[in-house]
Formats: sequence, C-alpha cells, structure tokens
Amino acid sequence: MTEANRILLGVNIDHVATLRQARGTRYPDPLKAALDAEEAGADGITVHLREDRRHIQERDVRVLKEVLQTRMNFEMGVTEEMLAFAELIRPAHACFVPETRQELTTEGGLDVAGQEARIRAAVERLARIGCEVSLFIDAEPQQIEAAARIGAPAVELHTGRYADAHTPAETARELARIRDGVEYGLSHGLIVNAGHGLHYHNVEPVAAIPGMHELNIGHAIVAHALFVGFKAAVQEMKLLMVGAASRR
Ligand SMILES: CC(=O)[C@@H](O)[C@H](O)COP(=O)(O)O
Ligand SMILES: NCC(=O)COP(=O)(O)O
Repeated sequence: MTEANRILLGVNIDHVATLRQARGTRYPDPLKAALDAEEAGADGITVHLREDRRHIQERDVRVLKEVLQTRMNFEMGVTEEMLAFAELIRPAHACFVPETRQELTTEGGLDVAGQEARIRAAVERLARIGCEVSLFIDAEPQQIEAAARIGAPAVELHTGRYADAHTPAETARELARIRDGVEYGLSHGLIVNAGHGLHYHNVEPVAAIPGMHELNIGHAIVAHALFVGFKAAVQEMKLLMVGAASRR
C-alpha cells in the first residue's frame, strides 16, 4: 500500500450506546465495541458526546481515553461545556459538529464561514492541549475556504446528502460534490476526511476518491454487527474501503 491509496477507518460507537440508553442497562457496552473494533482493524474510535446525552455519556469518554490503543476522535458541539470537557479529556482529535436537540441525527455541516472568529478561537484553544481539530462541514467551497482561513488542520465532509440520494443521477451529483470538495480541501492544505450515513453499499466510491484520508462510520457497522458480530462488521467495512482505495 502506498501513501496515495492509504485510507483510515474511524469506527463510531455512538449507536451501541443508543441501545444501552434505550433501557438504561449496563449493556451493550460501547467500550467493548471500541476494543473489538480496534482488534478488527479500526484506526480510531469516534464518539459524539451530545448535549442531550442521548447515547454516549461522559464516563464512556473518560474510560475510553484510558483504554484505547488507537486514538479517540471526540465529536462535539462548539460550546463552553464541551470545550472545557475536551480540555479535561485531551483527545488526540476532536471534530466540531453542529447540533440541535430536535434532530434525529446530524443534519448539516457546521457553518464555519458564518462564525469564523468563534470557531477559530475554539480551534486554537484545543490546539493548545495538542488536540487536532477537524470541522464537520458540507462540501462547499466557502466552508472549505473558511476552514483553511481559521487554521483548522482538517475537515470532515458531510456525506449525508450522498447517502440519502434517491436516484442514480442525484447520487452521482452528490459524489461529484464530495470529490470536488476533497480536491479543493487538499489544495487549501487541509486533511480531508468524510462521514455520515456511509454503509456497505455506498462506501466504495467515497473511499476511492484520491486524497481521502479517513472515513468515520458508525450506524451501518453497529447495525451489521447484530448479524455478524462487531469484529466481522468492522473487518468487512475496512476491506471494502481498502479495496476501493487501492484502485485509486
Ligand atoms: C457528526 C456525526 O455524523 C456523528 O455524530 C453521527 O451523526 C452520530 O450519530 P447521531 O447523529 O445519531 O448522534
Ligand atoms: N462523523 C460521522 C460519524 O461519526 C458516523 O456517522 P454514521 O455512520 O453513524 O452516520
């Protein structure tokens, strides 16, 4: 494998916690899922500590930080509460995401262009504890330009619209938007990741995009794990991604 066709998988374990929180039980344990994912070849573990604590809890994040062999990607809203928590936990990576309480799942990208000063200050604050911040944005030129302008090292392009596309033409259009976004991000010196709504049937074209660094995938892996087990679900996803990236 060369540097040009290397791709990383960040496994999002939020949805293991969703199942646990639904009953208020101690199981299934997202920590076990994280360790199994690492053994199966995950390059990192992603968790989103939502303001409403609907899935991942603070304790999960604390313990994960102690036990992970790879690295934590801490998804967070850009709030004082989350920034202070991140400073306590000191994750290797954080990803700033937009958040509303009513949404079923993360609906759009962060509006970096509309709040540059606030987001620049937050990126700088976490850089001071050695945390590399990525910004979860739509693949739009003005958002990519703003991310580069404020000095964020990385972006994660929101693939939700691609995943939700209903026709082949719509899918092709959304894929082209992501491909253009990767190219534009790279030309601005950014590390470019992507994620949201990716699954076993739509991941390959995204993994095949030249320059794509990492994909963060959760819901589909957790769902597939019900039938094949967590390690097998992670392995299958990684194989698809690596295969697609090798054809770049
Ligand atoms: C930002 C993002 O895409 C992830 O946080 C993912 O959305 C997690 O699932 P929920 O949106 O259901 O919390
Ligand atoms: N940032 C995207 C992510 O972590 C996983 O999203 P999903 O695969 O659970 O939709």
